[in-house]
Formats: sequence, structure tokens, C-alpha cells
Amino acid sequence: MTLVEELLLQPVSTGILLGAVLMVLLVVYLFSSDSDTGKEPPGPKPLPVLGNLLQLDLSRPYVTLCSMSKQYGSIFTVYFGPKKVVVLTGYQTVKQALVNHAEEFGDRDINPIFYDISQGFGILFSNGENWKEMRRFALSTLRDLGMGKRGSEERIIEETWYLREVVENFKVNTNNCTSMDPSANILKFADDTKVIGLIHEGDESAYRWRVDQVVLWTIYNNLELNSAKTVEMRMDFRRSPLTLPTVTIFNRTVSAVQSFKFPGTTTTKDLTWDSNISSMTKRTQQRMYFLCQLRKFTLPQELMVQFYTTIIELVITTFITFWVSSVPKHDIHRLQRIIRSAETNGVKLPTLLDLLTSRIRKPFDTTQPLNYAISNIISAIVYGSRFEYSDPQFQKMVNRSNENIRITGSASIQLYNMFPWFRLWLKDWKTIMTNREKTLKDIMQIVHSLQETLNPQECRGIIDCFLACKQKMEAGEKNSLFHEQNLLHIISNLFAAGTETTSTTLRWGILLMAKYPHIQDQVQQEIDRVVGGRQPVLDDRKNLPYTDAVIHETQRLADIVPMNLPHTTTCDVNFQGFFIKKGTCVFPLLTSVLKDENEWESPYTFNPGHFLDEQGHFIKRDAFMPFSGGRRVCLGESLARMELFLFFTTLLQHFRFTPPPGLSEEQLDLTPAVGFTLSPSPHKLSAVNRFA
Ligand code: HEM
Repeated sequence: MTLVEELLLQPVSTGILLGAVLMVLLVVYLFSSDSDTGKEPPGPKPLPVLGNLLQLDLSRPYVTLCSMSKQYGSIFTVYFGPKKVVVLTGYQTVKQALVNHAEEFGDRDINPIFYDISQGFGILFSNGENWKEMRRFALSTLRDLGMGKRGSEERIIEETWYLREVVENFKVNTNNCTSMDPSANILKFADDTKVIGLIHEGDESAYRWRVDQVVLWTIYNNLELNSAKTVEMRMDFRRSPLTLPTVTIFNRTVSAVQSFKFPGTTTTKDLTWDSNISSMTKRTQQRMYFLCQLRKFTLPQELMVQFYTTIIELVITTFITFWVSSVPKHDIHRLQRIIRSAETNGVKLPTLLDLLTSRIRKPFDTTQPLNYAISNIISAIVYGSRFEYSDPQFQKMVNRSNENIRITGSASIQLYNMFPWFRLWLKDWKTIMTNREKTLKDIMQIVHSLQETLNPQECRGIIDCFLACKQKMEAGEKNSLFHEQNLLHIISNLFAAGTETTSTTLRWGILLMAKYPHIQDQVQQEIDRVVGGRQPVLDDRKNLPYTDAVIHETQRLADIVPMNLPHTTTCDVNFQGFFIKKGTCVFPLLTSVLKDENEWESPYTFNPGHFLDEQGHFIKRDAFMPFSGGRRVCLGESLARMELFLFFTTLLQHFRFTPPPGLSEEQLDLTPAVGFTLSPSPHKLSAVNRFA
């Protein structure tokens, strides 16, 4: 969003005021002479006060900055309002600055919103002694608690089980199919807007009727009758679908069901089936109802599956026969056309069989389950215990932290960073501050309850370790940095930096699998071959080169922290022939490294081959820098890499991810949403259990 667009969104009085300021500045600019910038990095000419704001897309500044680098080179100066920023682009330049000149480029630029959030405490947004001591404490404690080692591997594996259970539960619940109206069910579960578009009818009942027919015709075409008992029936059905008396089929259905014996006390006789036969032959709805009733009986899992499959196939076959015999020929032809047109447009029509056997799962938004699972890893490290996903306090903490990360990247907060006096008008600023207050209060509550049961010899998590250090310091050193403010901000830093980043990366990974099913196939084949049905562990990584390459390529393409966090120079620096003054804000653009055209064969496409040699072995790439580098390199890199590997392989081992019904792979959108980190735009996916 450009500044002009942003102004249009402001209240009228603010808009007029800023508009007037803009005009004055423009006049000053036009009559000003070029200033001599000496050996400072070049860049577009700035307006007084506004700088280069008019040229920047504030919602996606990294896009503008990357295109500016084509004109001004890999080091250039740009003014965000009155604030001067030196932008570094491309692998060679960014690496040289962050790694070879780590000290000079190693401070954090603490802009107004970062200061409001942390007041200079914690790790993410602090500098000097405070940063050094808190980072050292966090790293050594995380190491002692087993981060990057066995201890956290076990915790992550345990959490993958909880997550699997949640994903597994996103299925079509056939117990609720009381309406037995397939079109209603399809509408309810499939969000099938594409089909609506194809049918071109406004009238809902006409639409429903047609959806019924599309669905049934699809079933008719796709029906796969596997059970031995139904093969014979299927032959009959194929031979003369329109003439075979329905009652014959139904009688066969009944006898097939009745001859189906299963152990235990429950037999088909208990199902009061006989007494309902006549009415069921009259009305398909009742047959479907019968099907739902069957679910109430407790049978062993394998028998249930086998039994349902048989019944569903038989009942549907009957259902179709009814329908086919009652639909006029010209409607059938019309339906054939609709289906052909749907197929040409890449629409996959869900079948009722799919729906009833739960082969189509209820599409779900991956955001919350993944956020909760990943946040629980940090919870276990910080507090020493996990939360239930349904715990409202936990949900609120995770959601608030994610909301803050999203809003921090908004155009209005960028404006606030340039003109801090603007904040009182900004709703976004108020939301961030309210979320911050509530989160710190929640953390404080948990700290107090842990304090009551603290045993300094046996730390349950980072909070215990911090409190133990605090006690020790209080006994000796004055002016200790182990005070409450640092504790609260370390914790909120770890949650903020460690939850959204990792879960967003995982969400991209799963979305990319649904979009590129042939790549998903290869990942699943590799997992099946190497791991089989057992739990994947970290040691498997070396034997899963393709899966590892897919995870790396996901991180590269998803590019979730495109601008990096802002740095600042700790002293005057001479770098690649340019002079950069002490205290200058520096953006080492990670996006320009992860998509550097000199480093990657196909920078803008999803290509796991970037990380594989010709024999299919995994290869490391220097320009893979999603965690940045040097002095401020991500503190949670090794934990994040473990989480990504274990969650991704476990999910892919158990589930096939697909677009929701009615959407093709091509229609899955990879445009990122606006935010400080780049997350996928809102979407839903279906997860089909591969072993059900
Ligand atoms: C895929 C997951 C992750 C990505 C892509 C990521 C990326 C980053 C990036 C780009 C930075 C800024 C580095 C710089 O200023 O040059 C950073 C800093 C940081 N990250 Fe991560 N991160 C991830 C996961 C985590 C996790 C799981 C944790 C917590 C255990 C964590 C904790 C931190 C902290 C505390 C900092 C601040 C470091 C400092 O200022 O000294 N991150 N991360």
C-alpha cells in the first residue's frame, strides 16, 4: 500500500492535514538542489521529511526494495520518511556484512514499535550488555534443557501425536447426515463455489436439484465396487442400469447384508432391518438413515470399515438405479455436458461415496492446530508443561501473539515507525499495545504459580532456571539483569519468535504438498520406504534426502522473514567501498538471498532439486539463509529445524493433503498475506488418513 492509499484510509481531518504537508514538501523538494552524499551508498533522491515514501509499497516494502537494487546495486540508501536506511541485497553482500563484519552490523535497530513492545528488555529488541547476557542465558539454558538434542526430540514427537489426533478429527461426520440430502451435504462440506458457477442458475432449489444430479452422475461414473459380494451385482447393473428392477437390487442388497456375519453378539438381525425394508425401498432417505444408525454399533475397527464399505456400495447402487430410472434422457445428456465442462475446468466433483466413507475429509484451516502444536513445544521448554489445544487462556495467548506479528507488518505501523506522533490515531497501534498488556499479565500469572513450587535444583523450564539465577544474583550482585522485566520479555520473545515462524513454514510446506501432488507422492514413497509405519525420528533425516530437500525448498520459497529484522551499525563502517555511519539502520534483505538469481537455478519456482545432487543425495547450499546469520542469527534455529522435520514427516506419513473439494491444485493460491512474516493467504485443505 503506498502512502497516498494509506492517507485515503485515514479520517478526513488527518487526511487533509497530511495532504497539505505533502504539498509543501513537494514544493521544497522541487526547488532544492542535489546534496552531495559523498561515498555513502547511492539511492533514490529523498523528499525532505517524507524521504522516499512515495516510491515504497508499505504493505510489501521488500518488493520495492528488491526492484530498487536492480537500479542502485547491492548496497543502497533509501529513506523511510525521515529515517535513513541502508539496504543490503544478494547473497554475497548480505553474507559479507552479517558474517564477515558481524560486530559492525550486529546491533538491533529498535524502532518505535519494537521499543513500545519490549522497552529494550529481553533478546529480540535489546542491545548492549542486556542483549548479550540474556541471549547467553537463553542459549545455555535451552541447551541444558535439551534443545536440539534428545530431550526436545521426545517432546516434539509427543506433540506430533496430539496434532495427528486433531487433524484426524477433521472428517465428515456421517452421524450428522440426518437430512440425507446429498446436495445439502456437499454444500455443507465442500464450499463448492466453482460448481455453482458452472451451473449458472440463481434459483436455489433448481441448483440443489442439479447438484444432486451432478453428484449422482459422478458417482455413477466413478463407482468402484470392490467387495466380492457386489461384483456380480455391479455386472447386472452395468448390463441394464435402466431396466433392472430396483426391488431385485434391493433384495440382493438385503441378502448380502444379512449374510455378512461378524463375531460377537451383534448380528445383522439386531438391526431391526427386516421391519424397515418396505419403507426403505420406497424412500432412499430412509436407507441412508439406516446407514447412519449402523454407526451406533460398536464393532472392531477393521470390521466396521469392511461392513460400511459393503453397505454403502450396495445402498448407493440402489440409490443410483432409482435415480437413473427416473431421470429423463435429455437431463442425463445435460449432466454429461456439465460433468465434462467441470472436468475441463479442472473441477474435481466429490462423490457421495467419498463423502460417506470419509474419503473426503472436512476441509480445515491449518493455522490454529499447527500454531497450537508448535506453541506447545515452546511452552514445554519455557514452563515445563504443555497446554490442551482447547484451553481458552492458551488459545488467547497464541492468537494475540500472532495478531501482533501480523499487524506489526501493516502499512499503518510502518507509518508509525516513521512518524511516532501519529500513534494516537492508529487503531493498529492500540491493538498491539492491548495484546501486549494482556500477554504480559498472563505470563506474570504463570510465573507466580511456578515460583510457589520452585526447586532451584530441579528446573522444569526456562522460567525456573531464570528464577534460580535471580535468587543467586540477588544474594550477591547488585544491578543484576535477572529482573522481572527481562524474564517477561524473554518469554514473550521466545513465544513470538518461535511459534508463528515455525508453524507458518509448516503451513507453507503442507500447502505446497497439496499444490504439487507429484512431489507429495515422492515424499510419501520415500517415507514409506525408509520409515514405514513407525514413528519418524531425527536420525531418519540422513536417509530421507528428498524429504529433507522439500523442507529446505519450502523454507527458501516461502521466504517468511523477507526483510529480516532490522540491524544497526555499532560503529562507523567502510563496507564495499561505501561509508556507513555508526547507528545507521541496515536491512540485510533475506528475500534477496533466498531468491538470488546468481545462486538458485529457478529462484521463483518450487524445486526441491535445488538441494539434491544428480544421485539424489541432499546437498547444503550456502545461500540458504532463512535464519539469517552472524551475531544476531536466529537463536532457535536448531529447535526450528527439528520441529520442521519431525512435524512434516509425521504429518506426511499419516495424511494425504489435497485441495478442498471443488478446488483444483492449480487454484491453490501461493500469494502471501500481508504481515511482518509472510504466511499463506487464508485457505483450507483436506487431510485424508492414508491408513484408514
Ligand atoms: C522456521 C522458523 C524460524 C525462522 C525462519 C526464524 C528466523 C529468524 C530471523 C530471520 C531472525 C533475525 C535474525 C537477525 O536479526 O539477523 C530471528 C531471530 C530470533 N529468533 Fe528465530 N526463526 C525461527 C524460529 C525460531 C524459534 C523456534 C525460536 C525460539 C526458540 C526463535 C527465536 C529467535 C530469537 C530469540 C531471535 C532474536 C535473536 C537476537 O536478536 O539475538 N526463532 N529468527
